[in-house]
Amino acid sequence: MVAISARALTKIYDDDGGGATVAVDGITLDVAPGEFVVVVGPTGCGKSTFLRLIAGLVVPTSGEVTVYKDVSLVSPSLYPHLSVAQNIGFPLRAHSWPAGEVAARVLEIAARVGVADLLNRFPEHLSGGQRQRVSIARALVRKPQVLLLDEPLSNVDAGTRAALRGEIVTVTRELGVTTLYVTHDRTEAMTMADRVVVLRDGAVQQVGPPHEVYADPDDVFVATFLSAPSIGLLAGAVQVTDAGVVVDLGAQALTLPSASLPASFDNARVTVAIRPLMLIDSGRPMSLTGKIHSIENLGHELLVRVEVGGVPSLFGPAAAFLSVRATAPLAVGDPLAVGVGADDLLLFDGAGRRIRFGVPLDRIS
Ligand SMILES: Nc1ncnc2c1ncn2[C@@H]1O[C@H](COP(=O)(O)OP(=O)(O)OP(=O)(O)O)[C@@H](O)[C@H]1O
Repeated sequence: MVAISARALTKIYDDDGGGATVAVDGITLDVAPGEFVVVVGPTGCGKSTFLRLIAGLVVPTSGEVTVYKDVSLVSPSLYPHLSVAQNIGFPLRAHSWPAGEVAARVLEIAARVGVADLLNRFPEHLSGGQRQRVSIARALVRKPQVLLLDEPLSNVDAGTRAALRGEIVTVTRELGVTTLYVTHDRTEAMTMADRVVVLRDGAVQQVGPPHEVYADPDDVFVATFLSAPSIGLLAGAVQVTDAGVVVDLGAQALTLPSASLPASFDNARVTVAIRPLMLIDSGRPMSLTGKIHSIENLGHELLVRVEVGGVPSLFGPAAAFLSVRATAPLAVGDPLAVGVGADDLLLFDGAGRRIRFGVPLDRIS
């Protein structure tokens, strides 16, 4: 039983100049009833087109969509001449619901999304966050089976965004609505999704529970996109020795004593990704040395970028940085040794695909 099913769904737009843009490139995805799925990816990767295909607003070039019949797309534009109550009740009045039932349902939904005290206001007197709540209430008032949201939090301030992230998940769960939510924001993907779908150039890169995808990315794009602060990327060469896997970074090397890779990887050119780390961890078996390039003081901690030299990876910025979180006072220009555990380190081949190396679980630091 699925609520939303996409099969090899493709949308190609013809450009004015006679070329074509593949906005959605063969997406196959099933969404289970009641599931909250977040489609995430950078700007232009086809998120909105995919959502509009599911909503039936865009006709696919090829492939198929099947979806529960009762679908509601959250539209951010409220009717300016209608009060909040009239805006929320609009879909019910359009279906000729009796006035008394409209009023009762509007009250119920308004209370659930936290706008019950705003019912007599007009949209021009609402904040961005309040407008979003009202538009979500309007989309939920008919208790649809499927709710579709396209970047609903892009125009609200950071505090409201954090609150609404949780509230949207809670209300959709309480109502049992299957939800497809598109965003470019990795925090929304990580915190809201039952499953996340990472899109790139119209195609699915990886699907799964967000923390599984974060922990075990299939490629360098997914690892980079889901990481904040940014993941450090360096070019390296692998040596497979009896003592373990040595990753030569040019100026320095890391040895993963208990890691194993097939001998065919010996001398392989790789991209080494190093997750953002805690700073002082003497328990970590390896370390990289570098120089502090910049420090952001977040109040409770410092976010430190350490330039580690070596060769930057083709997949990353022009200089190789590690992001480190620290609490002790530090100064730009200071040398710093950064502890690295085997589970902080990911390897990718020349095409950006993950190379998984075996590390016995009890040896992971
Ligand atoms: N109506 C259209 N005609 C032609 N090209 C289009 C049309 N709509 C979208 N595109 C193109 O299709 C690609 C995907 O666009 P889409 O809006 O789906 O991406 P997105 O991931 O939602 O981007 P954003 O995060 O910036 O909203 C882009 O290259 C875009 O320029």
